[in-house]
Amino acid sequence: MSNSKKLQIGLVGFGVVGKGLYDVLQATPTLQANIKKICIKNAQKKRAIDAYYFTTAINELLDDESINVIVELIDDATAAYDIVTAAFKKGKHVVSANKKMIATHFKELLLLQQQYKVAFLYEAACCAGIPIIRNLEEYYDNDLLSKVSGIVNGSTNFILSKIAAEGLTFEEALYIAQHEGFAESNPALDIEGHDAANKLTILAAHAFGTIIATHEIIYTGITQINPIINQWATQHDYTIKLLAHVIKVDDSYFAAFVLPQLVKKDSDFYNVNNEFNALETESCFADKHFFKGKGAGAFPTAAAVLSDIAALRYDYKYEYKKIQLGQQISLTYNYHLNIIITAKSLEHINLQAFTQIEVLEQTSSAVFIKGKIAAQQLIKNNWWKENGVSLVLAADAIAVLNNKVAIQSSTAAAIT
Ligand SMILES: NC(=O)C1=CN([C@@H]2O[C@H](COP(=O)(O)OP(=O)(O)OC[C@H]3O[C@@H](n4cnc5c(N)ncnc54)[C@H](OP(=O)(O)O)[C@@H]3O)[C@@H](O)[C@H]2O)C=CC1
Ligand SMILES: N[C@@H](CC=O)C(=O)O
Repeated sequence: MSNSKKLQIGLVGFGVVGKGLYDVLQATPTLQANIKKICIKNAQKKRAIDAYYFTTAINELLDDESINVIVELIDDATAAYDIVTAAFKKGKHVVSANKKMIATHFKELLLLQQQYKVAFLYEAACCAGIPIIRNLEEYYDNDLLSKVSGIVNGSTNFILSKIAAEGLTFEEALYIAQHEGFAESNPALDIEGHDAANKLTILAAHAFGTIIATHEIIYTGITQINPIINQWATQHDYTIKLLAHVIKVDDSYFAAFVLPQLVKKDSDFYNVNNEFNALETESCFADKHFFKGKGAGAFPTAAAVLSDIAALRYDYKYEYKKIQLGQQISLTYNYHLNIIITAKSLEHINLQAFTQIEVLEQTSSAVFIKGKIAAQQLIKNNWWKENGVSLVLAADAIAVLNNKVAIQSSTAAAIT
C-alpha cells in the first residue's frame, strides 16, 4: 500500500476501543484514514454516531472492495479469528488488539498472513499504549535479548494498586476497572492471569522468535493473593505486582511465567500503578531499557491501533525475522523459582514439591513457607492454585540453589 493511497477502514467492534479509535481518527485528519463501515453485534444498542455507519453483517465490510483495512476490535476471540482470516483471504490488511485470538492461533495467523501477502499488525494487543512489539521486531533485531519482564495487565495492576493505596476491596477495585473500560468483557481473563499469559505468548514470539502456547506458561492471576502475604510484603517494604517474564536461562532455553511477585521499593516496577503497564528488557549490548505507559483504556489502546494504521501507509509488516531464522531458543522448565507460599493449613501444601525450604512458620490458622521450587512442579500440578493456597514469587524470581543453607525436601517431608 503506497503512502499516497487513502486507507478505507472497515471497523469491527464499537466498544471501548472501537469508539476510542473513532474519536482518535476524528482528531487526526492528516492521516487520511476513513472509517467506511462499522460492524457490531447488537443492532439495537444506542450509538454515539450516525446509524448510517453500522451493520451487523460482516460481509458488507469483507465484500466491499474499496475497504482495504479491517480493524478488528471485538471482545470475542472465536468470532475475531473467523473475521480476521476471512479478511486475509479477501486480500485486506488487518489491525487487531485481540491478544486472546492472536495467542491462540499464532501459527495459523502468521501462515495465512504470509500466504495472502497482507499485513497483520497488533501493537495494541500487548500493553496497549506501550510500543513494545515494533521495538522487539525492529530495535532488538540484532542486539540479542535475554529478558522481557513486566506488568502487562492494566486491570490487575489497577486492582492491586487501589487495594494497596486506598484500601479498596478487591470487588470495589474490579468494579471501577470494569467501569473505566480496562477489564475484559469477561474479567476472569484479567484476574486469573489468562490475559497476561496471552500477552506473554505474543511477547515471547517477538522477543525470541519462539511460538509457545499460552497453556505452556506457568501462570496464575491475583485472586489467590491472601492478606497475610500482603501484610508481610508491606512490613518488609515490598508491594505485590502481577509480573510476566520471558527470561533466557542459557543459550538454548528460556523460562516463561506470570505470577504475583514481591517488588522492592527501589525497583522501577514499584511505582507503576493503576492501569499503567511497564516492561524491562535486557539485551546483550544495550543492557536494560524500561518502558512505561498506559496498558488499558480507550485512548491509549486506540493510539496503538492508530499507529498500526499509520504504519500501513508505509507498507509496514512484521517480518518475523527471528522466527524465519530458525535459530529459536526453546521453552524450558529446567529451573527453580524463589517463592513464598501461604495457606490456611499444611494439608493443602505439597511440601515434597519444594527443592529447598528456608523458612516454615505455622500457627493454628496459617502456614508461611519461603523456599525454592522446581518450575516442573508448578507446570505439572495445581495444588498451589487451589484451596486458598497463595503463591508469590520473591523479588529475585529465578533461584540459585544453595544446599548449604537450605533444608532439603526430605527434611521438609519429615516436618509434616
Ligand atoms: N479495553 C482495553 O483497554 C483494551 C482492549 N483490548 C482488546 O480490544 C478488543 C476490544 O475490547 P473492548 O473495546 O474493551 O471491548 P468492548 O466489550 O467494549 O466492545 C466489544 C465490541 O465488539 C462488538 N462485537 C462483539 N462480538 C462481535 C461480533 N461477532 N461481530 C461484530 N461485533 C462484535 C460489540 O458489539 P456491540 O457494541 O453490538 O455489543 C462491541 O462493540 C478486545 O480484544 C480486547 O481484549 C486490547 C487492549 C486494551
Ligand atoms: N483487560 C486488559 C486490557 C488491555 O489489554 C488489561 O487490563 O490489561
